[in-house]
Amino acid sequence: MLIDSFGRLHTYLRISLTERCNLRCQYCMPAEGVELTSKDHLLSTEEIIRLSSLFVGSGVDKIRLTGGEPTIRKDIEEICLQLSNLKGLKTLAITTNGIVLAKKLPKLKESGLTSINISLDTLVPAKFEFMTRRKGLEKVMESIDAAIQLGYNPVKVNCVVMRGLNDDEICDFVELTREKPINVRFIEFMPFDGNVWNVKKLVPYAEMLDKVMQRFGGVKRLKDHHTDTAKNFMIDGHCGTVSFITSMTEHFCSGCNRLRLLADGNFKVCLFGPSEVSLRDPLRSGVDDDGLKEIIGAAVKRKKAAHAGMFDLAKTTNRPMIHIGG
Ligand SMILES: Nc1nc2c(ncn2[C@@H]2O[C@H](COP(=O)(O)OP(=O)(O)OP(=O)(O)O)[C@@H](O)[C@H]2O)c(=O)[nH]1
Ligand SMILES: C[S@@+](CC[C@H](N)C(=O)[O-])C[C@H]1O[C@@H](n2cnc3c(N)ncnc32)[C@H](O)[C@@H]1O
Ligand code: SF4
Ligand code: SF4
Repeated sequence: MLIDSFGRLHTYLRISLTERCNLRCQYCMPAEGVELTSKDHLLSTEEIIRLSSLFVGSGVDKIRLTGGEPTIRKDIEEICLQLSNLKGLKTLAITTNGIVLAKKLPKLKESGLTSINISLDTLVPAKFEFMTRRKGLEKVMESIDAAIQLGYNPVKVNCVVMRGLNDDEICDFVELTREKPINVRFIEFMPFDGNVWNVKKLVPYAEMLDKVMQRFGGVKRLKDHHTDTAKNFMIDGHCGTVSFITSMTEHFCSGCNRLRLLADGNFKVCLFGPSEVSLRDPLRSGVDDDGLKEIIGAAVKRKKAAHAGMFDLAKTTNRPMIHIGG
């Protein structure tokens, strides 16, 4: 059910727990906000667990909770507890903006959360407020430290780089890896509906790497796993590592193992693929596990070999990123 027509096995499910967020990042959503799905059309906790159980039973061993902002879902601890009890699940991860993570983290850890990625695009408070349209840099830094203190290693820090906004901070972020056991990941800016993407705002991987190599000695490429989204590097004398997520200039679709379940129950086989199929509707009309597996399997078989390339993607209708969850 989870092998596509190019032989890629899908073992990683990203679940969006909510379309809401306590930030308003410019690269993720339009200033005026996005249309929200009504509550009765969102997946309930029970439905999320039922579908997750089906995926895990079919070979998924890693689930990532995302959103919107997953930590603002009221029952996130309960969701983690139930997911972590699914037999066969090895990794239960979260991608979060870190605004309210620090205080929730001990309970989340007890509930089985194994891995944490925190998004942070700038170390300058005024720029944070400009990029996210909200305040909160200190809280994010607190959450990064709280995650380190609780033993998460590495804590991954996701940094979307945009020309003229935060590309002057690349080396400051790398500097953080000298003492902190974090993996800083520089992400190429990707086009989604409502984020006013323009190739001029994209800082290509080659340019970012060049900046790092010019400033730091002893930068060495690490061996990546074939399903990695990131190209990984170590730097002599640094306890953390540095990576690049090169979706636009060097995509990594040939190793793709990722599937997506959105908050409204739609199933998406590719981040950039506009086609979606509802799992919520058949679930609610009483379709059994075999029927759901058939729907999922057919969608996986329709998955394309790779995304269409950044210029075509910029012209294709997709959802805003906040609805998809990365
Ligand atoms: N093109 C593309 N980008 C992705 C994919 N999965 C994640 N990303 C992007 O990579 C960045 C980091 O995503 P995360 O949510 O941290 O997930 P991840 O990279 O799978 O994290 P790890 O499991 O820790 O490697 C975000 O900008 C995502 O949108 C994917 O399948 N395709
Ligand atoms: C959509 S967010 C959802 C989870 C959580 N709210 C957060 O920000 O970490 C998931 C990831 O997608 C990244 N992202 C959002 N829009 C992006 C874009 N246009 N290009 C590249 N990455 C993007 C974010 O930086 C974040 O790391
Ligand atoms: S990137 Fe995350 S924190 Fe920022 S608006 Fe999107 S969902 Fe919210
Ligand atoms: S763009 Fe689509 S096929 Fe390529 S890695 Fe991302 S989800 Fe997989």
